[in-house]
Amino acid sequence: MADDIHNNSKFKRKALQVNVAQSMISQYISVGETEMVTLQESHGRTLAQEISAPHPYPHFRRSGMDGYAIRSADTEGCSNDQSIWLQVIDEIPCGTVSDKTIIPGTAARIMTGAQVPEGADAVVMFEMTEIREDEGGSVVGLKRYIEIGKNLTPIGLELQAGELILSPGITISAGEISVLATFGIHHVAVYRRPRVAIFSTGSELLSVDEPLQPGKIRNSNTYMLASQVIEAGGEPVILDAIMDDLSLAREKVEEALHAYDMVVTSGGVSVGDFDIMGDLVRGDSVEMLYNKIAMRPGSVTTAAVKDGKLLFALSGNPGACFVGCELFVRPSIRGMMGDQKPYLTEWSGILGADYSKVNNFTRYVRGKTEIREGVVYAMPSGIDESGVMITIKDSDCLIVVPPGQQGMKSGDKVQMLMLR
Ligand SMILES: Nc1nc2c(c(=O)[nH]1)N[C@H]1C(S)=C(S)[C@@H](COP(=O)(O)OP(=O)(O)OC[C@H]3O[C@@H](n4cnc5c(N)ncnc54)[C@H](O)[C@@H]3O)O[C@H]1N2
Ligand code: MOO
Ligand SMILES: [Mg+2]
Repeated sequence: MADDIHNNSKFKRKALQVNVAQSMISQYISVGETEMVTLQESHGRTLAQEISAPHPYPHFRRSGMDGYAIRSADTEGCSNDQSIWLQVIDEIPCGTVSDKTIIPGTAARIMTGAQVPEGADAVVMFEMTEIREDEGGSVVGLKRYIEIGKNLTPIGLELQAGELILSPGITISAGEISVLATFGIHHVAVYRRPRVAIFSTGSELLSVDEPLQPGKIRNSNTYMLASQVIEAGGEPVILDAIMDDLSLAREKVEEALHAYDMVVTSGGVSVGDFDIMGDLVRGDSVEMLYNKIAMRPGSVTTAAVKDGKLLFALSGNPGACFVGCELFVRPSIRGMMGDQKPYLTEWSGILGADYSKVNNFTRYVRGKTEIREGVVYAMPSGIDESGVMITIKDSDCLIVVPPGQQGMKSGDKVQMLMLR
């Protein structure tokens, strides 16, 4: 009997390497729909259009200082002992265009950001000038040679008309918003946030507002996952947790796959008697992609597909659930929004303390980075068992500990997947 049970397909799982599983998933990812949002709403969204400069920037010759617009040639040969005096023929505040032309012997008072008048080829700042009134008006005195182009920003210094500035797939933040505003792009096409249904499975789960009961715990994974989905750019849809009941789970998964872009569950993917999500993906309601990954925590991370939509059945253990979401759910969300680099950024650095735990699988150890004299160190964040929740909050990276017979030593070079 025991042998029969242990020959059961749920125990025979083929462990895929993380990158193999990730590329398998990527075949089911296609960029989603786009929507128009206002410039103000676009922060944090993923751009879905190409932005080229509709005009050069700046689009007029701009003064970089408060001072006088002059002709450089007029200042040739002047010195401390030999001032030159120029007739001031106009005053140009920002936003106005002078109708005067600067001819030899003349200058215009000009403010920072104003259009430099015709004929002028340089601006001299107030501090380098002296002013005198004579019967014809003001004259400005200079004691130094001012080269052509001084304090004058030429047309198109930053961008020429037609230049490609932003490509689809980038995340919009302050710098990109500044570009969009500059070019008058007040509505912008972004990828719609994928709507990700999340529900936990487990007869031990209480909702967060319920008092504790013996043997039961509050459902933290649902909220943790929702937060991870937001960080990835998706829109979480929290569904009620369910008991460990296979037919209920099947019904719920089907409904959620139909209504949302992706479904993420937590719990019930191992080999326990009530691990219903494991049974579900092996059944014929969905097509299982994998149910074991050569990693820890999260070795039982499972994925399936139905009608082109992905179901991620993550481990119930909070640490494993967290890692499974970062390595598989996050890149799927990012990929649906056209991100060309959807995976966590990899850094290399130095391990800051010994790490002795060994495994046949790659370990993703919760860690905190520190910069010491310009070098990145990664410190393991205390206990990182897959069932431990508390150190997730103390981590800004996952330290990648390759499989092997001995652990790693303080001072060893390590790779880190950055969480923030
Ligand atoms: N005989 C074996 N037992 C286990 C194995 C194994 O290979 N052979 N693998 C272990 C590993 S590794 C992991 S990881 C877990 C995976 O368990 P499940 O994904 O089946 O998750 P559950 O059994 O439902 O729960 C595990 C643990 O997590 C708690 N949990 C569940 N849901 C939530 C939630 N929403 N919020 C907070 N905590 C949750 C649950 O109460 C359990 O304590 O299996 C090992 N066993
Ligand atoms: O699958 Mo468990 O999370 O490896 O530790
Ligand atoms: Mg279980």
